Amino acid sequence: MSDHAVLLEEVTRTYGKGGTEVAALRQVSVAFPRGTFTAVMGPSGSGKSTLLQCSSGLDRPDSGAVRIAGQDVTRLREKELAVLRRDQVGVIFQAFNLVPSLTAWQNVILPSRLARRRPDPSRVRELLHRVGLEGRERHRPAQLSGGQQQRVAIARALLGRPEVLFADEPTGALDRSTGHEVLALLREAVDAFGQTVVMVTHDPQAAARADSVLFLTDGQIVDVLDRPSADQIGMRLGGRR
Ligand SMILES: Nc1ncnc2c1ncn2[C@@H]1O[C@H](COP(=O)(O)OP(=O)(O)OP(=O)(O)O)[C@@H](O)[C@H]1O
Repeated sequence: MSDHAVLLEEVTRTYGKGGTEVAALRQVSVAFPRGTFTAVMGPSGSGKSTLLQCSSGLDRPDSGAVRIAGQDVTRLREKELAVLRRDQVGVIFQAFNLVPSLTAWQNVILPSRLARRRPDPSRVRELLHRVGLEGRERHRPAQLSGGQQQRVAIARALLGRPEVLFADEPTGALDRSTGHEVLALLREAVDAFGQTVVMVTHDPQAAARADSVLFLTDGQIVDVLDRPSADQIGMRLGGRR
C-alpha cells in the first residue's frame, strides 16, 4: 500500500472551449500523505475547488491521474467510482449540508443507510461523543448551533472510516471561536486517529492548524509551507485574504 491517501499526477482540468477556455488546473502533481492535514490556499479563481473536486473523484481531469487509496479514479467506471467515493472519501462543506428533517443521529447514519448498511450503534454513539454532541443525538439541525451542525457533518464524514476527508471552507460560516473548535476536531482526527484531511480555506489562522499549506495561483501549485504560523501564511498571501 502506498503511503499516500491521495496522489495527483500531472492533473489538468480545463473548462469551456475556444475563446472562453479556462485552465483551472495545469499539470498539478501533489501527494497527500496518509495521516496528515493539508490546507489549500490561493486567490479566488486559482483552482482550489477544482483541485478538491478532482482529488475527491467528483470531477474528472482532462489528463493526468488521480489515485485514491491506490486506485486511479480516472480509469474507473461510474459505478466503481461511486463505490470508491462512498467508501474512501468523506466531504464536509461550509454550508454543512445536513438534512433538516433528520436528527443528528439520523444525519450521521444517512450515507450508510443509503448504502444499505447497518452502522454499529456503538460506533455512532462513540463518534457523536468524540465530536462533543453527546445528549444532542435527537436534535434536528435547526436546534443546533452552526458549530454543532458542522460537528454532525464531521461525524457523518468519518463514520465510514474514509481514506481521506476533504473539507471545503469548513469554518467559513462559523464565528472564530466555534471555527477553532471545528479545526481542533479535524486536527484530532489526524493526530489521534491517523485520518488524512485536505482543507480549502481563505483563513490563515485555519491553515496554520495544518501540517502543510499549498498555495495555488492560476491552476498551479506555486509554493508549499510546512507547519507555517498564521503570520507566515499571511505574509505569503501578501496581506490578501
Ligand atoms: N464549471 C465551470 N465552468 C467554467 N469555468 C469554471 C467552472 N468551474 C470553475 N471554473 C473556472 O476555473 C477557475 C478555477 O475555479 P475554482 O472554483 O477552482 O477556483 P477557487 O480557487 O476555488 O475560487 P474561489 O476561492 O473563488 O472559490 C476559475 O477561473 C473559474 O472561473
